[in-house]
Amino acid sequence: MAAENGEFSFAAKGRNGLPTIQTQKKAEDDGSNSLVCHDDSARPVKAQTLDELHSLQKKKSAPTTPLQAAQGPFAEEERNKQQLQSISASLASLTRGTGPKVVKGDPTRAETPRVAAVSNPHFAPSLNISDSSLKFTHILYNLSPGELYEQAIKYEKGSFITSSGALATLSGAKTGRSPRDKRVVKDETTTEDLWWGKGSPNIEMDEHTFLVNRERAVDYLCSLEKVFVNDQFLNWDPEHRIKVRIVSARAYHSLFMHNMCIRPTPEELENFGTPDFTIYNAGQFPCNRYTHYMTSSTSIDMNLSRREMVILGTQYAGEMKKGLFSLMHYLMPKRQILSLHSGCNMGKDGDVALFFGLSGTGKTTLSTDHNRYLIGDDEHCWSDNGVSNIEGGCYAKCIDLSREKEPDIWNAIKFGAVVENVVFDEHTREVDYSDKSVTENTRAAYPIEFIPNAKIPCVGPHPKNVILLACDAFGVLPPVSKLNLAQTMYHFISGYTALVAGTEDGIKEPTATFSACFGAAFIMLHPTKYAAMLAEKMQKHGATGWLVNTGWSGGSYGSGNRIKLAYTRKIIDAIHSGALLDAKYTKTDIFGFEIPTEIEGVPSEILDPSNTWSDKKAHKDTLLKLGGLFKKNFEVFTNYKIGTDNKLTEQILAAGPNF
Ligand SMILES: Nc1ncnc2c1ncn2[C@@H]1O[C@H](COP(=O)(O)OP(=O)(O)OP(=O)(O)O)[C@@H](O)[C@H]1O
Ligand SMILES: O=C([O-])CC(=O)C(=O)O
Ligand SMILES: [Ca+2]
Ligand SMILES: [Mn+2]
Repeated sequence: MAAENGEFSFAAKGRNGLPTIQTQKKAEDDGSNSLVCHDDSARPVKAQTLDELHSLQKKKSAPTTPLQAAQGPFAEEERNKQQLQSISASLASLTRGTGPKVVKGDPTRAETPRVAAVSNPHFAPSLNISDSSLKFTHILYNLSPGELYEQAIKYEKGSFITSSGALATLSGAKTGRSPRDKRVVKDETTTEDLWWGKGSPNIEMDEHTFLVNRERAVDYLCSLEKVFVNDQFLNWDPEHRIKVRIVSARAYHSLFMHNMCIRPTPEELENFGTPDFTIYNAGQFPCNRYTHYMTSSTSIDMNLSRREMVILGTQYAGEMKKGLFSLMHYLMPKRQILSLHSGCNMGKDGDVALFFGLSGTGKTTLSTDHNRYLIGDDEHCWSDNGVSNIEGGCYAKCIDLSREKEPDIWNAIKFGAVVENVVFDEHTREVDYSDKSVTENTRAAYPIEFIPNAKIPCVGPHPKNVILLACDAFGVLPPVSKLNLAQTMYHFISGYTALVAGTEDGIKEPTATFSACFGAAFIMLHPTKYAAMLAEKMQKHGATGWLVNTGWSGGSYGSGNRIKLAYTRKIIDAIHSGALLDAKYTKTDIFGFEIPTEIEGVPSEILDPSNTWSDKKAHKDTLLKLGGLFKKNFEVFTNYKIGTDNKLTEQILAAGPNF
């Protein structure tokens, strides 16, 4: 039976039908007409043992920066030692005065040289040595995607390779950020600088509590057999590049940050030195609720003076991404650079567009445009040099992702990409992007080079168009409105979108969200500070503002429909090409928007929402309702001056809905 079964039959058979076994090669046998069948295409391997065979498979990475003769023969060893000392110092307990003993490489491979712990010069050597100071912590330093896949699959439950080659993973109990658990240390520097109090995302904590949580995270990390360390960069503008170190316990986290931050070249890594900012991600471990300020088991703590961030009690990787974004919202304005929660792309002629919008409004979808160069999908800086992406990757929503509508994102989900919380076929490993069993917030993180027309380096000239995206589930905002500067600022400060809360629970009523600067969760200074900078830059560089509704048309959620992505893309095309600037406009009631009467490829009747609602009274009521929500939200800003321009401040206050 075995011989008839393809799986078990031998490839070559002798005359009697049985497989022949070649025992010895005859000297005169040239193999050409031998009856003894043998495979002459492959030479036997050079190895004598299996271990030897396996050792042939991998070769040492080529040295990257040529070591200068002056540095001597031990230069590489010395550099390695310095790197490990720097990591040991990062992981040092602040009470015991020493960093852990660290060793580079996987604990299952024992070939690496050991490096003793660094000691803090301010501490006298203590006789009270604890067990923790006797153990080694293995450091998996800037591993490659392949190595991280292997770590994830071996050691992290829920890690699988999907049919497209991406690494599927679970983020655990949290599948989104926890803004209510984000805390910022209030000390001498930050008391004055930051935005505190009502409406601010910065919930205070004191330095001592931060240190308690830091110690908890560091002790947890050092108690592990191994931790991942990523040394990477933020900001493609070389003048304002920030060096970050991320210490984490999961290969998922390391691969996520490998994709999302800027990846140093081997040479840049060798000269990395001391990081400007360090994240301690001990997300699997909860915070201690007996600790002052802790209101749940999750705490995401930012200490700007120490240049550190601690994560306890959440494994959602977006906390690291957005934590660093908060950092940039603090550091960049200090250098007169505006940080923006926006996507950004550039046309063939160098025309740059920014896409602002809250989560799910279309920044990633619309900035990823096959006809334009992608500069970035989520976080940017606008300086006197132009725009630069803060990140080295994209983080796309995957729910209902389709190859037809979003081909570039679809194709980017390949080997190296991380897909979070998606559901896939247990056998074919094909992802079902419509499945919300784990969460609706399914995501893919991939390096920006996975988008074929990414602009590398991710920088561009000053923006020509500033597009504000709102997903208006009330269905009353026009698909596109041209804004004057005051209106642009009014809507930038308002940061409106309306999502449909709890779709699973059958809740039909849209909920309006106002989030200043289209990203109140990440800003550190008062919104008017960023607004003033944006106004100044838009004025100086002559950028035009637009408001694009990527949400409902023909009625609110429940009766109308979401505007077709294909139409939104046509609208965006007309903005980019300049065609929309020259269109004919009419002015709307209440909000006073300028709306075009015609756009190529878009049915004209949808351009004015009052046409698309069959119930005219319902339309008017809903419009007034939304206008009222805008007015109420803006009340907190009426006492603030925006920049030094009194006239602009007055114009902004008058640029909202009028009734
Ligand atoms: N008309 C439309 N315009 C834009 N996006 C649409 C439209 N209709 C449906 N969508 C869907 O809405 C979602 C927009 O999400 P996207 O990932 O672009 O959000 P985002 O603004 O980048 O949010 P985040 O900051 O959370 O990453 C996508 O899933 C997209 O397919
Ligand atoms: O941060 C996240 O989890 C996703 C994101 O981009 C946002 O919410 O703006
Ligand atoms: Ca996005
Ligand atoms: Mn975002």
